[in-house]
Amino acid sequence: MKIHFTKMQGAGNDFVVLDCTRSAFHLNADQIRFLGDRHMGVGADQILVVEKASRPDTDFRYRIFNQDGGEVEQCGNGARCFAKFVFEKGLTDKRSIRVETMKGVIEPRLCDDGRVRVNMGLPRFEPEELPFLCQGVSHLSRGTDTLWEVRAGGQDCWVSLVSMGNPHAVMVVGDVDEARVSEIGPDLENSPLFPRRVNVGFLQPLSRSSARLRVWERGAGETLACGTGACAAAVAGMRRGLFDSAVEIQARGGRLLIEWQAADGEPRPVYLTGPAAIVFEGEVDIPEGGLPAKGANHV
Ligand SMILES: N[C@H](CCC[C@H](N)C(=O)O)C(=O)O
Repeated sequence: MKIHFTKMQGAGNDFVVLDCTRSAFHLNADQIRFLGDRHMGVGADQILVVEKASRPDTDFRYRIFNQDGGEVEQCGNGARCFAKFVFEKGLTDKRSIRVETMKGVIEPRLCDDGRVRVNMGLPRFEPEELPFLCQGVSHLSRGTDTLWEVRAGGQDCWVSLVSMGNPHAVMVVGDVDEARVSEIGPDLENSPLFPRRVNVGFLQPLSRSSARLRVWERGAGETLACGTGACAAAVAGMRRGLFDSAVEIQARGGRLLIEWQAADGEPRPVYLTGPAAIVFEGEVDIPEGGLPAKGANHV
């Protein structure tokens, strides 16, 4: 089955974007895995689906699938690429849109400098929001944050928990280049403490307004940037008293600006600003059966 796609990236987090505003989306998980596969298919961290709004108070609906084929709640770099796509393809004449996702409405706006600024909604911190099975897990307070002790990669890790609609566990490290991302990341992603798995952030504060970050993403592995991961890490750092209300997050693939004014304790949305670019357009013939199961004989 031949389909047209648009390849996009935001700070190096890359996507296959499918315009399903005129034809229904109907790919199964194995076909999505084919699109995301960097050897057998097109290659991307996530697959983004653009659909017509299903609610009168929104302009579009936005569905997100990880490279492993699972549908997820939110994607921040993808939200910027989604917005850039609909602006550039003339699917809207607005510069600010309201987009329905699996978990709430986000509001991307095209900035004069070509970046996109997104209201990513309210962060949530209760363990049940991720979910995280906190029964009997050691924890301590740090500022207005709670740190939880979890074992991963053969070591004890103290993590902050933040939901941006999707689940994040964030730990502070001395040097992201030295962080054991590929050992701790998958161990924590698949820990029984996180029934829906989790994204894992490794945060290195540099000042009260800047930090480096690496993220092992649920369903995709380490990516060059993670938008919701940047939101989660910045907000966790603010709650720990490490950052002021605006933080430049330096990911391996680019820089993201996170703003969150929550000093008065009132629930406030998180704003994510960063780049989004179309890389190329293409056609691809998706095999009926999609990508063979991992380990299956390809020949
Ligand atoms: N891997 C994430 C989805 C994509 C998030 C990331 N690409 C972003 O920019 O927020 C999850 O399973 O929750």
